Order: sequence, then structure tokens, then C-alpha cells
Amino acid sequence: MQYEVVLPAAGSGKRMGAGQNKLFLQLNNKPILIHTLEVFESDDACTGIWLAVKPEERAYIQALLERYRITKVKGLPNGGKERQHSVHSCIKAMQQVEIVLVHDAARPFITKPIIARLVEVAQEKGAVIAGVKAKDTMKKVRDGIIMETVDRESLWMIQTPQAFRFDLLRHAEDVAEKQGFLGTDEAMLVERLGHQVHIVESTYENVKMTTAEDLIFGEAILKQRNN
Ligand SMILES: Nc1ccn([C@@H]2O[C@H](COP(=O)(O)OP(=O)(O)OP(=O)(O)O)[C@@H](O)[C@H]2O)c(=O)n1
Ligand SMILES: C[C@](O)(CO)[C@H](O)COP(=O)(O)O
Repeated sequence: MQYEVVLPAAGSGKRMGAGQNKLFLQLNNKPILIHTLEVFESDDACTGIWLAVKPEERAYIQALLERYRITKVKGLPNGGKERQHSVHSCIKAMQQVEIVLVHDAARPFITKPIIARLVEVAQEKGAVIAGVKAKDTMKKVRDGIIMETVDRESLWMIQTPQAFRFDLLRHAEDVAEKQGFLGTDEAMLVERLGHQVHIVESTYENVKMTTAEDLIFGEAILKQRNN
């Protein structure tokens, strides 16, 4: 089953504190953005990539695409103030497809078997996201005091890719925009329409490069994969 993917890449990387878009930082001598793009470039089922970018970074990103021979990018629309705006900008620029994936450009270690499973479930059920089970004991804390220990069995840490029938995500994004609702992932926008969202178990390796220590994990993952 074929799909197109939206990669929001227009963030600032404030928590990384690198003074530049963190996606340009290198892991094993290659930009994080390129590691992510190469997964989709080499996936035969992926028929198009949409990258949300900052206007002032577009030329640099286009040069990277050429240098690393990334050929599937169909458009680089302007990103927005928040991640959701960046994703919406791509969705609005796209032609109708059956299945669309949204994947953080900052998660370079996603694997093709997980992508394939998400696409399969999205086709069958309409909406599905990747996640991993919470590993630690989970507690609700307020003002430095434990309020309650939460049953870990029902808690998952949510990742991307998040896969949808295109019409459903487009509708959910349009409604959220009209109502001024801002979510931290695409599933929230679909959930609030009353549509069931399914989950596929992913891996802890599919970490988002968010803070400086994530780069150390990233280098370690690459080293292990290259051995
Ligand atoms: N306005 C935004 C904000 C984020 N993103 C993208 O969404 C993904 C996940 O966001 P996050 O990790 O929060 O990235 P940043 O916004 O760059 O980081 P920070 O929140 O630390 O500033 C990243 O690939 C980022 O480039 C985006 O396209 N547009
Ligand atoms: C979509 C996401 O990756 C799910 O964990 C996440 O919400 C992205 O942005 P955040 O700013 O790190 O929450």
C-alpha cells in the first residue's frame, strides 16, 4: 500500500539549545534531517515527501536534498508558528492521496516495518499512531507533591509516525484551525472528532532528538546499527 509523508521540519530546536534548527546537527557526519529523509526515500511504498520548512531555511534545505540525492520531495511549504500549523500547511498543499503519514523530522530512527504496519492499520481503521509503553512508575505531581500513582498499564508514550486516511486528517486539521484548537499531535485532532485512533507498538529507538543528551543516544543507536 502506497502513502505520502508529511515531515514537519520548521522548528527552532529551543530545547536542544544549539542556536540553529536542530535538524541541521549531524549524527555520524550526516544531518539529522537527512537520516530521516533517507528512511522514506528508500521505502518503495512512499510515493511523496512533503517538508514544512522555514522560508529562510528553504534554500539551504534544497541544497541538502540535492547533495544527498533525495528525490521524492514534492513540496516544501512554509511552516507555521506551531508544529500543528506546519503540518496543516503541508496537508493543504497536497493533492488527495489515500494514506498520509505525519512524522517528526526530528525522529531519524523510525524503521520500515513499523511504517508498513501503520500504513496497513490506517487503511483498515482510518487512524493509527506509533507509541511505546511507559517504562517507569508514573505519578501525578502538583507543586512538588505526589498527588497519585497512575496505573502504568494504560499509559503509552506517543511518537510519530501517525497515519491516517487523508480525508480524515484533512478534516480534523481544518476543524481544529476553525475552532482555534492546538494539539501536540495529529491524533488529538482526530480524537476530538470522536473517531477512534489505534496504536501500533513502536520501539524506544524511535526517539525524538529534543535535548542535547538525545544526540548521544542517537550516535549510540547508529553505532550499534552499523556494527
Ligand atoms: N513550528 C514548528 C515546530 C516544530 N516543527 C517540527 O516538528 C517536529 C517536532 O517538534 P519539536 O521536537 O518540538 O521541535 P522544535 O520545535 O524544533 O524544538 P523545540 O520545541 O525544543 O523548540 C520537529 O521536526 C520540528 O522541526 C515544525 O515543523 N514547526
Ligand atoms: C508528536 C510528538 O512527537 C508526540 O510525542 C510530539 O508531541 C512532538 O512535539 P513536542 O513539542 O515534543 O511535544
